[in-house]
Amino acid sequence: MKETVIDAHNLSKIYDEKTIPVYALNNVHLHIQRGEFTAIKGPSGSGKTTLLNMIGGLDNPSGGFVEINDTNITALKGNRLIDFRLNNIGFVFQSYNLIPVLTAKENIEFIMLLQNRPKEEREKRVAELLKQIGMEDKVDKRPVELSGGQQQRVAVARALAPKPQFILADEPTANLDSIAAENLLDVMLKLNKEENITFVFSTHDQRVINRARRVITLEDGKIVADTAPTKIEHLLYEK
Ligand SMILES: Nc1ncnc2c1ncn2[C@@H]1O[C@H](COP(=O)(O)OP(=O)(O)OP(=O)(O)O)[C@@H](O)[C@H]1O
Repeated sequence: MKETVIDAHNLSKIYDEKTIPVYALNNVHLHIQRGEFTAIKGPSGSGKTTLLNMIGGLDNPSGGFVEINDTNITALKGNRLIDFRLNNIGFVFQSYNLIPVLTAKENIEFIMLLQNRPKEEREKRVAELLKQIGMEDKVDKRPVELSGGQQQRVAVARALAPKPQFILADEPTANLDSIAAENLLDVMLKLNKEENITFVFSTHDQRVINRARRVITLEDGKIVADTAPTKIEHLLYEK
């Protein structure tokens, strides 16, 4: 059964409204169902990061609102928004953003520590995630001892640790070579297929676009194309 996880209504974003306004998003409507693997593409400056920031509650729209599982996050303020993000949304960034002094295990565990999850639960979840990203042997390595691809896989595991509603990834393969990008996509697609994890990511990378199940194209802050999955892909979707 389909379940809407992200519902963006009539979103617009105007930066520098009082000086020289930049219309970064223009009346965008977007609905994402649980289990989607969706790429947002578009030329530089078309509004991809702005859209992800709105969906992730990292910035406020100038107009419209975003519902995550029926919670209007645009209306949430302060600690309520921070708590909602922590518990519901996983973020993956182009530059990995791992904490340099922490090991792979500690980076993955970090958000669960903020959530005061019991030690036993944390250890179990970290072990499970390290296995899923194929990095059980790197548990005690610090980011500097890992390749870019390995760091990004740890970043995906960290985002998944608190069992969020979905993962938002802003250009996750931008700093990776072809092999590392393919490996990361393999891990993300496996998590999508086997655990029904919802991924929404922005990308310029054709290799990533080719493997997405739904591709949304932005131009000048507007959705100009939204390719639905083919019939066969749709069946896979509904599995
Ligand atoms: N904080 C900001 N202040 C002012 N203008 C901004 C800000 N952030 C983005 N913009 C402008 O908003 C528009 C959309 O930017 P955005 O970063 O969302 O595009 P993008 O598609 O993610 O680009 P890229 O692919 O280069 O990352 C651009 O014109 C950009 O210059």
